[in-house]
Amino acid sequence: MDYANVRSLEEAARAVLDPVHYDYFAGGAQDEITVAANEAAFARIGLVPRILRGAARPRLGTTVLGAEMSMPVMLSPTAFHKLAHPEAERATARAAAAAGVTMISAMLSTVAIEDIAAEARKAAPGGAEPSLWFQLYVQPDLGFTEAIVRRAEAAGCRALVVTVDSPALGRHERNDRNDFHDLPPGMRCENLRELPGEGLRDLGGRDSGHVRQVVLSPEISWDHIAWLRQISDLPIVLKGVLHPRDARLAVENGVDALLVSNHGGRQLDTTPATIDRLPIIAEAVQGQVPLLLDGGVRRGTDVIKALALGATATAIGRPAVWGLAAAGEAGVARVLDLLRNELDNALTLCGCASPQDVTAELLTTMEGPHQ
Ligand SMILES: Cc1cc2nc3c(=O)[nH]c(=O)nc-3n(C[C@H](O)[C@H](O)[C@H](O)COP(=O)(O)O)c2cc1C
Ligand SMILES: CCCCC(=O)C(=O)O
Repeated sequence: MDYANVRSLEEAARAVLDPVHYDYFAGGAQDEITVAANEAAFARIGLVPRILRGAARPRLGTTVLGAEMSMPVMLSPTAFHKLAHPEAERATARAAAAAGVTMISAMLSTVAIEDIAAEARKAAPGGAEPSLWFQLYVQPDLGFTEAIVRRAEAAGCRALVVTVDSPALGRHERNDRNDFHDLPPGMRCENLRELPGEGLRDLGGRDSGHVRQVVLSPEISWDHIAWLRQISDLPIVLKGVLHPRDARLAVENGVDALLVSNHGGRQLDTTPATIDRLPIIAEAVQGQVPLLLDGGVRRGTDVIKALALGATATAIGRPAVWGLAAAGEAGVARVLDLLRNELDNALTLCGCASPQDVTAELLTTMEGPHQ
């Protein structure tokens, strides 16, 4: 497979995807200002390498919340993989597990979490336990939410990633234009079927697992995080933190890690680029919890910039979907391979022996004059 970079996999994906589904994956909220900003902000940060440090070949591995990762790149949760490829999340899970990469499995996956976990186990090298985390949209029906948490726990997920930037769905004008609001026949959100409780918005009780049954509720609050803490021993990661006051509150509320994210520009448009928010969040939490970052990570150099500004690891959303659409499991594997090779190369060129070796001294702005 001769894809030279993530961009070429996006082009390949675009060529094979139904344009309506391509728009769903690629698009963002309203004017997509944030979608563009996430990538553009990385390009405005300059890297200044250190020389002659005799660092040898870098080691890329890192650990987050006890999870060993072969590199500081994880898979952010993305819904509806069956729209990209018939093997859907099964293929994604195999590629991630084979690469030693943590997959944050979306609550709105088109394969059930038990089946995703089984595929990951099959693919993990040498029978190692694959690293699988579960993304949750807390539903106002707590009985329903608890049931899905229990399923994730039983399937072997090792952390709950609670998405907190979605008190409502962002306004996706591409989806409106395309009249795309639910999965096509034959595809369902497999985790949402047949759970106890009033559960999802009622469609008349006939069938379940439709996207439009999911409740994104503005009533979700810190009380729900406290409740989750009580009902589960899994570490809790808050996904979608952008304000330093919320970062502080998260630490005070016993959250275990933060994922600095603007949902890839799909929720509130004109939120700034995540990489530009990272320093202020790092300042607020003072190393008390690990920070993760997603949004616009497309290159090994992007990963280095996030590490330098205080992230322990990064995560990718769309790139994995492009790989999946272009070539199934092999395509996701290729995306991870590309990022691994680029990160190895960039660390070496910066004179760093490991991700832990990366500090802010490597950074400047692309525009001069420099101090
Ligand atoms: C097609 C698509 C579906 C997504 N679905 C979810 C989801 O179900 N839950 C969630 O928390 N975030 C979801 N996200 C946001 C991602 O987890 C992540 O924050 C974002 O994609 C990162 O930006 P990137 O795509 O530039 O890498 C989705 C993003 C995309 C592109
Ligand atoms: C209710 C659909 C939410 C999926 C999602 O989070 C996204 O597409 O960004």
